[in-house]
Amino acid sequence: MLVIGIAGGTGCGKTTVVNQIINELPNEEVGVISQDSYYNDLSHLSLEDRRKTNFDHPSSIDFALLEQHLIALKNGESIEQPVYSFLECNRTAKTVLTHPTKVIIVEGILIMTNSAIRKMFDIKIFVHADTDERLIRRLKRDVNERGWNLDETLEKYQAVIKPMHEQFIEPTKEYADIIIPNNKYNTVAVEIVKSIINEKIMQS
Ligand SMILES: Nc1ncnc2c1ncn2[C@@H]1O[C@H](COP(=O)(O)OP(=O)(O)O)[C@@H](O)[C@H]1O
Ligand SMILES: Nc1ccn([C@@H]2O[C@H](COP(=O)(O)O)[C@@H](O)[C@H]2O)c(=O)n1
Repeated sequence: MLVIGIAGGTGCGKTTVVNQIINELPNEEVGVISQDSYYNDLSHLSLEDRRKTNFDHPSSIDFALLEQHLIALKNGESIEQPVYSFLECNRTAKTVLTHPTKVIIVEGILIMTNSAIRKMFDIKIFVHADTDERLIRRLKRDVNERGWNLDETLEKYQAVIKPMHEQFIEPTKEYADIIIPNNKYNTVAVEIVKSIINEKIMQS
C-alpha cells in the first residue's frame, strides 16, 4: 500500500487537489482519509462550547485513532471512518466503511505535526497558497457552508487560525517531499502525482 499525506494551511486547496488526483482513478484502488473525520469526540460539550474549541491545534485531533486506522488499513483490514459535521462541530453517529486500497491519501492541516503519522507516509505533499488567498477562500467557505458569519470568521482568523498556522502548520512544510504551489489551479503538479499513483497501481 502507498500512503500519501497531503497537508497545508486552511483554504490552500487540499480537498480540491485530492479530488483532482482521484478523479479518473479507479475507486477501488484509491481511498481518502480526511483529518476532519478524526477531530476529538466533543459530545460532552454543548454546541456553544464546541464552537469555542481551537480546531487548529494538534490536540484537537484524535491521532491515536487515526494511527490505529492507518495501521489496520496497512494490514489489509477495513475501518469505520467517523463522519464529521462542521455545523455541529462534532463527530456524527455515522461512520463510513473504508476498505484497504492500493493507495491511501490522508489529507488535513495538522497531519504532518504528529511524528507517528508522518512516518506512515511514503510521500509527503504540502500544498501552498498565499495567506491572503487562503483567507479569502476561507471567508467564503465559512460563511456560505460552515455556519459562521463574517465577523466571527475574521475574529477567529486573527485570534486562532493565523497563529496556529504559523506555530504548527507552516513548519511542517520542511517535511514535504513535494510542495504544490496552488495560488492558481496547478494541473501539472496534479498530473505528476497522478502518474506516481498510476505507476503504483500498475505495479501491484
Ligand atoms: N487553485 C485554486 N484557485 C482558486 N480557488 C481554489 C483553488 N483551490 C481551491 N480553491 C477553492 O478554495 C476553497 C478552499 O479549497 P479546499 O480545497 O476546500 O481547501 P482546503 O481543503 O485546503 O481547506 C474552495 O472553495 C475551492 O474551490
Ligand atoms: N468544527 C470545525 C472544525 C474545524 N474547522 C476549521 O477547519 C479547518 C481545517 O479544515 P480545512 O478544510 O480548511 O483544511 C481548520 O482551520 C478549522 O478552523 C471549523 O471551522 N469548524
